[in-house]
Amino acid sequence: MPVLSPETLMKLFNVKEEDLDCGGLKLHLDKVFVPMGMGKISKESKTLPTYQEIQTNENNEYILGPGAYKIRYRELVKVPNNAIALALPRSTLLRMGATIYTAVWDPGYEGRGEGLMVVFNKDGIIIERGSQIAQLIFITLDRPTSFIYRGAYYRENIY
Ligand SMILES: O=c1ccn([C@H]2C[C@H](O)[C@@H](COP(=O)(O)OP(=O)(O)OP(=O)(O)O)O2)c(=O)[nH]1
Repeated sequence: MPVLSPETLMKLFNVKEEDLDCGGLKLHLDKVFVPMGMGKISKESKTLPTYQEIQTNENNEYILGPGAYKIRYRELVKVPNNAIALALPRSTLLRMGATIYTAVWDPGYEGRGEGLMVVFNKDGIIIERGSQIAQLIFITLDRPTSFIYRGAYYRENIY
């Protein structure tokens, strides 16, 4: 199925050229959290861990040692009802020894999405807050769907 081009995304989201990467919408780092305690998924419910927000240093940089972090993206996104999206890390992040894991961004989802950043580099990494760390790729579905996302994370982090 087609991946939406930067030209299409520019019209769809009413954004500027600088907001787009070659394959999708640029995603920038807004906040970083450390999961504390255990989360739980059961057949009927889910319980998230609590999170401790990490603060930047005096240069507005996150200094992140090896480990797993929940990150929040700056962009407020609405996934079209006929598409899904995937957030892929910048290759520079990979080259630095870190990555971002993504799940599926569902048709109709709205919000400031989150991801899991894992730092593998034993010496850690430095990211200035507001830097681009990923791009969001939009893939259209082969037909209109009534499976529109209205779950627990719908309109998350909208303020
Ligand atoms: O890496 C990702 C993937 C998805 N999302 C957003 C968009 C997606 O539509 C929503 C819910 O994702 P998913 O359906 O995978 O979550 P769930 O655990 O199944 O929650 P629910 O039970 O509400 O469907 O979270 C993110 O912020 N980051």
